[in-house]
Amino acid sequence: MARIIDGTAIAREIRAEVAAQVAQLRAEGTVPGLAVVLVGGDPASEVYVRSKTRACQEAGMHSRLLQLPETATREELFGTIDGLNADPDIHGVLVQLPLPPQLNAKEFLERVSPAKDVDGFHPNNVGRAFVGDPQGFVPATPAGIMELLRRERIDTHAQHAVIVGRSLIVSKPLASLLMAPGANSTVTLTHRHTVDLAQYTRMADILVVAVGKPGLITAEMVKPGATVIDVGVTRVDDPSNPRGYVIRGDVDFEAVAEKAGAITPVPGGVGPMTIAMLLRNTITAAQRVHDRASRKAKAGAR
Ligand SMILES: Nc1nc2c(c(=O)[nH]1)N[C@@H](CN(C=O)c1ccc(C(=O)N[C@@H](CCC(=O)O)C(=O)O)cc1)CN2
Repeated sequence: MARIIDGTAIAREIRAEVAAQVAQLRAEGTVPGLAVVLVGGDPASEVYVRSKTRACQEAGMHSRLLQLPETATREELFGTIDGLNADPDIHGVLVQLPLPPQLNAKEFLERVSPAKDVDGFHPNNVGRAFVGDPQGFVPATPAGIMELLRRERIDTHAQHAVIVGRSLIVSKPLASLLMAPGANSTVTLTHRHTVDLAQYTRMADILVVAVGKPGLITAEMVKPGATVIDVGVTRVDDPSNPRGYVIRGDVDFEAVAEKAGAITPVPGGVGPMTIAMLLRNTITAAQRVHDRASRKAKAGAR
């Protein structure tokens, strides 16, 4: 039976570390602030943005939720982002995805100031992460996966990591983190056009699945002893559940847990890490502003 990687517990540890950093920054006069922009009323997005603002409050950070209607125009969303880019109380800005169909996400992700882009989706930060520049922000979910592996002491060195999915939010940045010096994995990225997916997944020492297809990965597709990281979070209708749905990952958890060496559950695996790492990126953004202001003040005093 695989070891279950408890993302909720690890995220709690990270959030406690963040709270300690917030206390330090507050004592020095800076209150880290995160603004979350939600367009429309996607039920899952509403849950995620509420979790983000609640997590900020629990860590002692300032948080602001800006809600625009489903019918919001391009100009309205640009205006909202521009206002937040210029607001000195806000250190991190994110636009919750997905956006309604009339809005092209790419335009808005590029509008967020790279210095406040704590999601790490602006091309400046994507490029910096790709070249290994620590000044860039790494997207929260892949950063959270690397942190889970590190804290669980799962060795990535010379391991074969197979990623299923090719999104900008998870898979592409994760591939670059896993192959970077220090992590040293050999990475294979697969996607919907990959022929015979199982031939790749069976080779994986570390298998990461991020496609949003419940139960896609069965036990036959997994190498014995592998580490399996499930990023899928799909709501599946279930009238017997008080919420009317259950959350399912991309992995057939019960069967795969019999064969894998370690596995993340859904819920309670990667998801909570996404929020914890977002807070961490926001602290980094606030710390940079704080340090710049302190240097300026010192230079002025001389
Ligand atoms: N601007 C962004 N949009 C989206 C991101 C993102 O990182 N930035 N990622 C996802 C959604 N997401 C955060 O925004 C997110 C997804 C899942 C979880 C989570 O904790 N899931 C729980 C289950 C939650 C539930 O019960 O519904 C779990 O897996 O345990 C947190 C954040 C897409 N959009």
